[in-house]
Amino acid sequence: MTTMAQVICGLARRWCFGALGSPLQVPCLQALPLHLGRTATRASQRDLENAVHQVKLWKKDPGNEVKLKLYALYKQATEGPCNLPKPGMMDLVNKAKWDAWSALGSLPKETARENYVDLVSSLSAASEPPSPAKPAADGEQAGGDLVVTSENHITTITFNRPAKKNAITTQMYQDIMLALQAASKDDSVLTVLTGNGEYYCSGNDLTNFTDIPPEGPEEKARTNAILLREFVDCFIDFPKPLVAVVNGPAVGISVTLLGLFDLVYASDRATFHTPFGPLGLSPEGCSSYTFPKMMGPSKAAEMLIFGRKLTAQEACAQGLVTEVFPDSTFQKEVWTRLRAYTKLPPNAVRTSREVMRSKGRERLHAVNAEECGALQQRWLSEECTSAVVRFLSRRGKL
Ligand SMILES: CCCCC/C=C/CC(=O)SCCNC(=O)CCNC(=O)[C@H](O)C(C)(C)COP(=O)(O)OP(=O)(O)OC[C@H]1O[C@@H](n2cnc3c(N)ncnc32)[C@H](O)[C@@H]1OP(=O)(O)O
Repeated sequence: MTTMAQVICGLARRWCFGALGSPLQVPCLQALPLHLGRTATRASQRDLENAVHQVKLWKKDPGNEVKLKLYALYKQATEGPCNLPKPGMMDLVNKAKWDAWSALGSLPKETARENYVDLVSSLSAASEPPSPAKPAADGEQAGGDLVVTSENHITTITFNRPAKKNAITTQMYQDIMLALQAASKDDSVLTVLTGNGEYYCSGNDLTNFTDIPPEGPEEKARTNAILLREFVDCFIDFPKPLVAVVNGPAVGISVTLLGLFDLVYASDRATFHTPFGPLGLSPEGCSSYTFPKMMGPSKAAEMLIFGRKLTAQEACAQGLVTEVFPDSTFQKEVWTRLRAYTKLPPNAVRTSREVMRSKGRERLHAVNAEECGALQQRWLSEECTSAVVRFLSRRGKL
């Protein structure tokens, strides 16, 4: 099942043609461009397969409208006219796909195939040739939405989706867990999370919520809750000091997790926002426990229930941030300090941290489980669905 997240975010590497969709209107087929790369014969099944392969190699997101056209044409070319029952209103992905496919009416399979091949051919000709993969530098994993580097005994995990304000996709949750597992075993003394660009992180990618599997939204909520629980567990159990280098605004889960970090250094440009109320959500990342403990129940309520956004200075006053630096010198000052910390005897650092952490760990796991259970219900609520739809439609994603 291809996801709405893929449709919207253009996660090309995970594309397949089972389910591309978007509620955008499908332009009439006569408007499709003529083929460029093929002689004027009817497209064969082989041409179709080649075109499908070609699309998988595209590096650049062709946009929702094109992806929708491709999905509909492929289904028409391989299965004929759409005769599936119309999905319900809340099933955004399947409804979008259904609309697109149905709009092709009784278009013959051969014509759909030809139009698919023509469309891919014209778009491939217009796009740049794929660039060879950049070789990873020493100690660096290949770039992508998450970049992991290890240098001078510091492993750095960087959110790297600046165009999306570093929103965390489902894949990124998985990749962060893998990066943490690796960092727990490497020779680093510190593990740092930071963001590339203007934002630290805008929290959970809201299009994650629209990826509904065939089993329905309940299954989605269940698997999300499992993923979230595992993800937060990795932070609870992480054996080395965790440092957040908060280079800019932080939202949602990127804020709540900070309660599980050892050091939080923030630029004076950073803000800390947990808009769970407006999103119909409830807190995660153990913040329902760590925030009241750190800042007192009333300040925690202001943030976690009522969504008050804190400046870096306010977050520092509440104990969420360790220290605030002027943005102009932020990177230099913070990294100098972190490098100095790596010179400390590593076993002493680890032991001190362990004795500080071990007492609360069991409690944190219980809190995590409870928060994930509550969220599993919240994700299925009308309040949450409407909030996500509002966000996506405001940005022209629906
Ligand atoms: C396994 C599941 C686990 C779930 C765990 C749960 C976690 C809870 C949370 O994290 S709740 C918090 C969720 N985040 C948000 O609500 C933030 C949503 N984003 C915004 O409000 C704004 O985008 C902003 C304030 C971060 C930035 O606003 P600005 O106007 O400066 O920029 P744009 O809105 O134009 O954003 C630029 C592009 O980035 C996309 N984008 C930003 N944030 C997200 C996001 N969280 N999810 C998905 N996409 C996001 C935005 O759509 C723009 O994309 P576009 O250029 O293609 O339109």
